[in-house]
Parts: sequence; C-alpha cells; structure tokens
Amino acid sequence: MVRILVRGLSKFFASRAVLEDVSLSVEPGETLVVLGPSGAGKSTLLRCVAGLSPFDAGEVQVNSWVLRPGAQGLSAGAALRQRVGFIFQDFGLFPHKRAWENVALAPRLVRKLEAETAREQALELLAKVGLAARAEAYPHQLSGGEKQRVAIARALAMAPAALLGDEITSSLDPELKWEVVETLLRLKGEGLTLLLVTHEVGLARQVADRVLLLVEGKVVEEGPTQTLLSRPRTPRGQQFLSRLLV
Ligand SMILES: Nc1ncnc2c1ncn2[C@@H]1O[C@H](COP(=O)(O)OP(=O)(O)OP(=O)(O)O)[C@@H](O)[C@H]1O
Repeated sequence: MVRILVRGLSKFFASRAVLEDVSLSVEPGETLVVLGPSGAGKSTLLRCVAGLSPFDAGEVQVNSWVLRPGAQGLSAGAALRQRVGFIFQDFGLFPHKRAWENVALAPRLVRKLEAETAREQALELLAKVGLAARAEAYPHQLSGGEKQRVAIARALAMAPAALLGDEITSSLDPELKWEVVETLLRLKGEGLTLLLVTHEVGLARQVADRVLLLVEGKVVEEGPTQTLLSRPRTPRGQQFLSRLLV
C-alpha cells in the first residue's frame, strides 16, 4: 500500500515560480485528482512527484522513499519509479513494437523476467485492460483509447502500488474516455493508489475520492469530490469551476 505525501513543494523555471508551496497527500488506495487550467503546473507537479524533475524546496515522500530538492532527489526517484507507475499524456509507446512487446519490455529489462514469463504477464495485463484481442497490434493500428490502455497495462507490468497519470483521457474522444475511466475504476477497486492530474472536471467527477484545485502553481482548495465540485469554498475555486462548467 502506498501513501504519497508532498510538503511545501516549490519549483522555479528561471526566476519564475511554477509551483509554490504545494502540499498534498494521497492515502493508500485513495484516488486524488489535481484539477487545474492549462499552465497551472499540473504536469510539473506530477513529474516532481515521480522523481523525473528536480524541485527547489519542499519534500516528496512515497512510503519510505523521500525526494528532496536538487539532483540527489532524482537518483532516489529512479528507485521510486520501480514501485510507482507513470502514464504520460502522449502514451509514450514504442511505435515499432507490438502491444504485448510494449508491455513486456520493462519487466524483461528491469525485472529481468524470462522472455516467456514476460510475454505471459503482458498478455494477462492486456486482458485485464480489455485488450486481449489486440495484443499483436502495433500502436498505429490502435485507437487512442486502446493506446492509452496499453500504456496503463505497461505501467502495471512493473507491479506498481501506485499510478501517476498526466491528462490520461484528454486526447480521447468521449466514447474512448469511458474505456479508460472504466479501467481506472477497476484498478481503484483493487486498492491501487492513484494520483491523476487533468483539466477535465468530468474525469475528476468519475474517479476521484478527493479533488485538489491548482491554479497558477498554488493550491486553491481541496476536498471530497462531490462537495468541492458542487460547492467550492473559495472565490478562486468558484471562479475556476464556473469557467470550466460553462
Ligand atoms: N522546461 C520548462 N522551462 C520553462 N518553463 C516551463 C518548462 N516546463 C513548463 N514550464 C512552464 O511552467 C508552467 C506550468 O507548466 P505545466 O506543463 O506544468 O502546466 P500544466 O498545468 O500541466 O498545463 P497543461 O494542462 O497545459 O499541460 C507553464 O507556464 C509552462 O510554460
């Protein structure tokens, strides 16, 4: 079971703060959706939590892994990513590899699984995300929703106890979004800790236990999904949500 804690995280690009004193927690098995407009700092926040980007102040703690400011934090991030899966907005699949090969690659290289074991595991994971019949397809032969589900299966192949997802439904048509939401709901049911960032209120409403609003690099407010989305407490939260819901 994984708990994610972020305390007082700040990050600057040149002298401009893109994240300012951001704190959040995701309890084991909980789904937190960070909601915010374009440029709010959502991707940057997720990359800091995954140990993919250095930050300037604060601390990220994922169970016993602690990431601190500077480059040293990034080497701790490499160990952390063995237990935490990261799903990128653009899927990040290898175009010349079949769906199952994309899923089997990291277990082969990092966990040193035998080829046949890695293939069997990949086929099982593709079945779990509803893609058993598409295992032999190349990414260009898959729809956006299918590609995203292969990316989820690939993240699951490292047996993560938590998944971080960056705008994982934003590029999909409405009917394909549902395929991914269904997959997320299933994973949530299995007790995975999920931290998702998005500008889509619909995704937050469908999967989040709690929502955190991030605007211009600052936490505006956070709370249980239904309460926060229907009755934001702060003027900035009200302003942000009314703009999104128009
Ligand atoms: N490498 C970089 N160098 C300088 N500025 C950057 C860099 N990466 C991001 N930024 C800036 O940091 C701010 C936050 O960007 P970020 O991508 O985290 O926002 P976001 O909320 O994920 O936006 P979107 O929803 O549009 O992806 C933006 O103003 C962006 O221009």
